[in-house]
Amino acid sequence: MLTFPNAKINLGLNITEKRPDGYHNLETIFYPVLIEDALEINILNEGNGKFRLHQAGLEIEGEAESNLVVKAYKLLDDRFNLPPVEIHLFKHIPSGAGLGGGSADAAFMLKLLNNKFELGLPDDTLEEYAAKLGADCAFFIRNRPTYAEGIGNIFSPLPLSLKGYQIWLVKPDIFVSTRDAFAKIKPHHPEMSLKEIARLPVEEWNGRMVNDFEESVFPQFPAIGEIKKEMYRQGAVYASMSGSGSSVYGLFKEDAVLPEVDFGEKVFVYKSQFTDI
Ligand SMILES: C[C@](O)(CO)[C@H](O)COP(=O)(O)OP(=O)(O)OC[C@H]1O[C@@H](n2ccc(N)nc2=O)[C@H](O)[C@@H]1O
Ligand SMILES: Nc1ncnc2c1ncn2[C@@H]1O[C@H](COP(=O)(O)OP(=O)(O)OP(=O)(O)O)[C@@H](O)[C@H]1O
Repeated sequence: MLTFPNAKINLGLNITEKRPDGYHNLETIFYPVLIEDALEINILNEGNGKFRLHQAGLEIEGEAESNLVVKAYKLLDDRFNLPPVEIHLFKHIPSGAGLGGGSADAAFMLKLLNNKFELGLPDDTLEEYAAKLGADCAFFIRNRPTYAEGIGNIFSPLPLSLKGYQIWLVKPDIFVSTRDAFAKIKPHHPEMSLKEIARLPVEEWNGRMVNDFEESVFPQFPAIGEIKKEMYRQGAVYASMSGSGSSVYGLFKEDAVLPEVDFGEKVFVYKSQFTDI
């Protein structure tokens, strides 16, 4: 059985409070983007292990045991004693990008196991399992435009569509640690709620919809801020860093012609029209 975990971007990200447990309360909008990994599971017949992970595409740091697809398998295996599985993961979504690639893989693994082994878990339950695996993992269960608050885990669906716009997303060869990015932030409440801003036309987002991480990440990595400036020079209606970086996206009118721009070596670039979700 095969599935295609997709990325997300953050439309706005306000970090409002530091909590006693060290995590931060925030508000953001998650929006699905069709940059995709491929994830397949089959029943594993040989050997006596419970799983075997084969990886291709972009490299992921760390041991197989720490891969989020394996953590997702173990989580459900502990509860349902699943058959052994052979896992194939083709990585296309860059890591350390603010695109939630690892979280997407984990959530799609839960959905895949639920279907393959007919566990009959409803979305609410899958979201509870997903939340144990990462802050924004649960978003990928329903995978639709979502307003998130709390630590990024309390969701409400949002009637928002970017159909009629193009996205141009650039991820430079810079790895931003989410933990470090949070540590440099001074939390504060925004003047205007993100939910209200999202009701305005995209043309009115610039100057209102803010990603708080830009303030701490751009001074440390000016090259990321330069990409955002370039997006606006090229006519973006709205541009922002996604999550804690390092990817930056621009939203452009449907008929805008996006040129080839040299953003440096080992840069990941994605251009696409938004379609209906
Ligand atoms: C910033 C976002 O990218 C927004 O989409 C996500 O909330 C981050 O999600 P993520 O990369 O899956 O983050 P996790 O792996 O869960 O957390 C990484 C680290 O970020 C910090 N962290 C994360 C989420 C949160 N609400 N407050 C935090 O302070 C914690 O130090 C945590 O150890
Ligand atoms: N299946 C996986 N794909 C990518 N990274 C994984 C995976 N499993 C574990 N990881 C670990 O998670 C880290 C973060 O990866 P991820 O792709 O979620 O990037 P991110 O850009 O930090 O996402 P976010 O938007 O959540 O901040 C990686 O450095 C890697 O060590």
